Amino acid sequence: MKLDTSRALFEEALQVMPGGVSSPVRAAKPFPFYTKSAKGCRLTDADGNGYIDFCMGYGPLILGHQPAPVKDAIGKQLDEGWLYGTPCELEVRYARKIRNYYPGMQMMRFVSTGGEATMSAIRAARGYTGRDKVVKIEGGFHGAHDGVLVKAGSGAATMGVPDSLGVPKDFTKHTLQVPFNDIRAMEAALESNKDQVACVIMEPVMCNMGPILPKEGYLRAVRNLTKEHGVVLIFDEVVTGFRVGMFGAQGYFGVEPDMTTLGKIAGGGLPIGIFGGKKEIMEKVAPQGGVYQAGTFNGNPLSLTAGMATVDYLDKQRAHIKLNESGEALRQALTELLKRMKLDYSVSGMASMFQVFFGPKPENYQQALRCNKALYDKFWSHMLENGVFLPPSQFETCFLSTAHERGDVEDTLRAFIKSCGALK
Ligand SMILES: Cc1ncc(COP(=O)(O)O)c(C=O)c1O
Ligand SMILES: NCC(=O)CCC(=O)O
Repeated sequence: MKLDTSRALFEEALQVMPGGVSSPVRAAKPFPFYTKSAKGCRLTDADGNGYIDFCMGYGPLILGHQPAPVKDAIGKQLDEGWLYGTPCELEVRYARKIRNYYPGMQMMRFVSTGGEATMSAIRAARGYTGRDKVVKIEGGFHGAHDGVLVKAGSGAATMGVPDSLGVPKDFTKHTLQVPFNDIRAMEAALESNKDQVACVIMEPVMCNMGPILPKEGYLRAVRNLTKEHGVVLIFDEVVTGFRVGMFGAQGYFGVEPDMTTLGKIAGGGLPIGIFGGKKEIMEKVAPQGGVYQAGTFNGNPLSLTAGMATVDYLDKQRAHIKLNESGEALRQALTELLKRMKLDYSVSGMASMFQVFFGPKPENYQQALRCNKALYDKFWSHMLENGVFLPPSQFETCFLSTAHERGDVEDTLRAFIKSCGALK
């Protein structure tokens, strides 16, 4: 595969950007390919190579690249302007729509990224409870802000950076960690910090250690415990919102948190974050209350338009039914193949999310870390050579979109057989 242009661009990038990239997870080894264009489920790089994409912008592109309904809506909005600095009707309409799917988000605010949404949700929970401590899950990733960069998943786990430099210890001393799927540990954390914990923040399905599913009854038990302790439960559904279904993981598992954060799909591929929850908590947010939150790009009309067009399309087409069936079929096919090839493996995921682990299917961060990451990296490189782009890290999630057709999945399985064959 010819990659001369990408290699040259990377060398140039190294001079002007740390690690040559805009975000650490993109720093594929030995160098990333540079995308020139994207359409449907395919990326074309600067040297003209094509790839079937399972990164899908790290999750937002559930309808693929450039889906017509979203492109049309963005085009119309461009004619109306793309930044007002004043309220606009779109915000009201979209907030009401979101509340239909996530009724626990009685009030909400639109921000620019998922990270901003989780940062603001934690601040609101602290402001509401008057408490400082935050419980997060080991390996959970909630964006790149100070208080949550402790044993974070995603790129932080890939690069072996459990805690970031530049974050004063004082900033994280209020952040407690518990393993996923361990209700005893959660109970112990809340008991031993009685009346001090403002919130538990968690991905209801962990998506930044690969996808890791909650055990039966775990989310319900966390819900009950947090209620007992007067602790605000925040579900970070930046990935799972509108991904596992219209109602997110909270709808799927039937557990309603006090606060929810959304992002990714909710912006239809343009930057967005949304945090919301119970009225009495959200009423603490400025200007109604004393929890300050602000942003030039909050409620950006283009992002709202793209998000709304995506959500409307998903709902009207009942798109999750077929998409989730394709996800199930793909996971089964991968599992069968790995079994036949006698590789020590597992395939984790749900709905349209999946990841391959070279080791037993993990239930938490420590178990995910024990899987054979070196083998995964080799597998990843072979997949790329065979024309399939997976996110370049064991600790990310692969996403199917409605643009992945049967033939694309068949091509992917062929690439998979070749790539796994090359590992032996
Ligand atoms: C669960 C979760 N929360 C929050 C974030 C942060 O979102 P953003 O990258 O838009 O800041 C991410 C993104 O990677 C995520 O996976
Ligand atoms: N799961 C982590 C991300 O989605 C981050 C994407 C990026 O920084 O490019």
